Amino acid sequence: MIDAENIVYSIGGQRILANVYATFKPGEVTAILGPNGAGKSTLLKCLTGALKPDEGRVLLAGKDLKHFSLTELSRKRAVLSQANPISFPFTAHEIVVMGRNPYSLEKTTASNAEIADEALNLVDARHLRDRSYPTLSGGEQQRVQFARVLSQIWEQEGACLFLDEPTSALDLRHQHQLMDLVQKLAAEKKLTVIIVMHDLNLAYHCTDRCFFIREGWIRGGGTSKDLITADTIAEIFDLPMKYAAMRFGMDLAG
Ligand SMILES: Nc1ncnc2c1ncn2[C@@H]1O[C@H](COP(=O)(O)OP(=O)(O)OP(=O)(O)O)[C@@H](O)[C@H]1O
Repeated sequence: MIDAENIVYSIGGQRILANVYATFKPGEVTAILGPNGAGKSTLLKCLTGALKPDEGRVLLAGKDLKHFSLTELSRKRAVLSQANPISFPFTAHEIVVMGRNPYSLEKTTASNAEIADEALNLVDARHLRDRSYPTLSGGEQQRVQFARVLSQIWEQEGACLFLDEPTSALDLRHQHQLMDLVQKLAAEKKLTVIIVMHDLNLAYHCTDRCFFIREGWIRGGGTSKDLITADTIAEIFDLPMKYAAMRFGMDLAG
């Protein structure tokens, strides 16, 4: 469970997040949606502890993030950022094993390597195991990075998974595979999953709840099926109604 309480965040005097309140529940996949530059990644970084809000606080399972040590945090939440540039020729498997760093003292190298292999399997990337990471395609790299964050919280029931545009480089089949996997893991391991995404159809069909963010304010928190409507899309994205209804299909047109 993650609670954002009255988060305020500014950059260079510009207010990016204004009095944001939001609750993200275990066992659920929640989307954060909104236009470019709205503050979605900034909010995600505040929720993970990567950015410290100017005001307000973030609670993880009821405890203020600032009271967790980095080691504790690394076992309770994993973060997939929008960009993960790596130029050193690590293999895909070595990248995924890096997710196991928080357990390097207590788990054997062999068991960490095995978990990394299982994570690669889950994301349909086992065949890339020994490839040099910088030579992989964008979508292949994205799947390997996803395997890395999965391996980080592999044995952690009730952990949090933060994903910033995890499907941006994926083809249609892998987009659905990733979202199916995320839903399954959220339900089975009671993960709190928070995903920044732009694909509203995917959000409609594959997330439980959503928040919309725009110009610093946030609203939502209800079910994605209730909230992602042509009316809302037209308003949040400044899109003429006919495009909102047309682009997102009959089931979103209401
Ligand atoms: N370090 C920074 N310095 C200056 N401005 C920044 C910085 N980081 C973010 N911003 C600005 O803050 C605003 C919010 O950025 P953020 O990355 O949170 O948007 P976003 O909703 O995730 O956008 P996108 O959908 O394009 O990824 C943007 O206008 C961005 O230019």
